[in-house]
Amino acid sequence: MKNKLIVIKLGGNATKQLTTSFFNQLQMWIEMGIEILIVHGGGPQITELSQRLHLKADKIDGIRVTDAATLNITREILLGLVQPQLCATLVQHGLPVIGLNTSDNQLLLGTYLNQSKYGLVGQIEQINSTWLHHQLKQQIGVLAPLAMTTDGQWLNVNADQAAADIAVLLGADRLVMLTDVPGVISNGQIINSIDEQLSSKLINQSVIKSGMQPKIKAAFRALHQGVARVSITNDLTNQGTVMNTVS
Ligand SMILES: Nc1ncnc2c1ncn2[C@@H]1O[C@H](COP(=O)(O)OP(=O)(O)O)[C@@H](O)[C@H]1O
Ligand SMILES: CC(=O)N[C@@H](CCC(=O)OP(=O)(O)O)C(=O)O
Repeated sequence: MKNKLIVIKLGGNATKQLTTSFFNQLQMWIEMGIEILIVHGGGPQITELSQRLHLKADKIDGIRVTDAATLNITREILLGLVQPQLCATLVQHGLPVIGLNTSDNQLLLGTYLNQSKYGLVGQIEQINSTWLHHQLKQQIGVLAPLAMTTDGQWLNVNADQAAADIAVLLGADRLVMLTDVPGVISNGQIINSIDEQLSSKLINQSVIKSGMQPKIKAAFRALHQGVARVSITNDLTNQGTVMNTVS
């Protein structure tokens, strides 16, 4: 029988504020034989280094416009800073972990999202799921949102979109978007359950804005493509906002 799989998207801000309940919940899932894949971000850290180096840090609809210099910084921050820090923290909490990226056994195959608009930005098309599932049987996977084209060009991928597409391609049972807010907020309250109609209304009213927009779009894409449970939260033990097909 196939093991249950949970994909967790961990935003760059969320990686800086991990709590005891996060590590305890991971431990519990491991003991239950659940496979766990963490797709991590690092957006704020990439922006910070770009600005320090006086490089442009432009985003269109939450997607970073990426030229060759920005791609190098993105790769350095994700694979040289955020991922090793996150892996080390998980290990310190007694969790088995492996850091992963697109160059491991053709793990993630990507194509350009829209080269004239975003530059070296991709979307995930294919995943080496046999090899990855094998890794996840023994340890938590910590995967960076980068992809590679068939001819070896690295591409920067928005981590929300990467997590959603990877969850679909792996047939995950659940996707948790872990961020720095406890859910989607409207009128100062967390919305427990949201459908696409309400989400569009709140986007039009600018209640849902900035980084929450691409996140919620990616969340609904995963739901529509077969991930049974998709949620946005800041705590693995709190459901936050759950995506629903009907209200
Ligand atoms: N309606 C909303 N409810 C909650 N957060 C919102 C909303 N609209 C915009 N946001 C913003 O979205 C942010 C989360 O998106 P983002 O910064 O991209 O997170 P991450 O780095 O985790 O991907 C929140 O910190 C908040 O500022
Ligand atoms: C193409 C694109 O937008 N890539 C993102 C990848 C990191 C990311 O998405 O990190 P957060 O989840 O912390 O925002 C970026 O360069 O910021």
